[in-house]
Amino acid sequence: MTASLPLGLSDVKTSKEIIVQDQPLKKSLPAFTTKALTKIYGEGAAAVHALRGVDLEIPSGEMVVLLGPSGSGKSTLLNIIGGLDRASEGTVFFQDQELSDMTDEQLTRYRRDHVGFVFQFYNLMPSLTAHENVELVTEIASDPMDPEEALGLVGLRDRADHFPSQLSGGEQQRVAIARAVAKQPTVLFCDEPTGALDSTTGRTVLQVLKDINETLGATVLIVTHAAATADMADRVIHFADGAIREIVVNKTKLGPEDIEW
Ligand SMILES: Nc1ncnc2c1ncn2[C@@H]1O[C@H](COP(=O)(O)OP(=O)(O)OP(=O)(O)O)[C@@H](O)[C@H]1O
Repeated sequence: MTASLPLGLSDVKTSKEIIVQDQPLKKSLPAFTTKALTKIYGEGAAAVHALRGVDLEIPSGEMVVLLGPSGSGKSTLLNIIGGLDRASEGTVFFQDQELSDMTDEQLTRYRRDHVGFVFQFYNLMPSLTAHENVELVTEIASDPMDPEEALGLVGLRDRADHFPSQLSGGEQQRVAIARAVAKQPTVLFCDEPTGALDSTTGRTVLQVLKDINETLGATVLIVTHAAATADMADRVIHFADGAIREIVVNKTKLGPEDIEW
């Protein structure tokens, strides 16, 4: 199934009005649809073909894991569908909104209103408490949850007044997840979210991501080298050399506590 007819964003005033008010989100549409998505860094002999015509559909509400060797294009894909970068060729739709057609301003609104990012190294502000780190986002989001509630979702309500240096790596990553979900994103992108964590702490973080997927209904896309994470996904996309090698839909999913790390 492909997305229905794309809405021409050039016809409208602001993408925020369209996405948030005029057009309610359409859960029945795929979260993302890409066609012949291509990314080439550099030119001539130095050109790097990071994505080589990727056709992909990611259903709304799924937990999706993206696996592949280093340099295969996973982060490039994440950055393009997350609105942080642009494709060289091809199209990408978020539901029925064509990201590849948006102005920079519209892409910024798309990120602000719909996208949460979680990275390997947390990116917390060291001089702000956990609560204040989350508040940085809730102050500018259109429909945020209370920072306390977001910290509660990741099990850190009682650590709200602690600074990052007073928290373990896993706790800092949970604050980063609270910050990402506090805006109630439609999609949550996680680039190596457990990359800096031991297996026990990594499982706790994966459990939090699973909870977010199930309780908030956010589509969660995880890029990882931890292949075992695939067992808890609805869908596993195997990437190689800038292209999709295989997509596996899991009939049954394991809980984070049951995956072999
Ligand atoms: N800004 C850039 N300029 C030039 N080449 C780039 C740039 N960003 C990525 N690349 C190249 O594009 C290819 C895909 O990179 P990408 O980071 O998407 O891979 P990846 O699968 O996420 O790798 P890893 O698992 O190591 O993070 C690689 O060959 C990389 O060197």
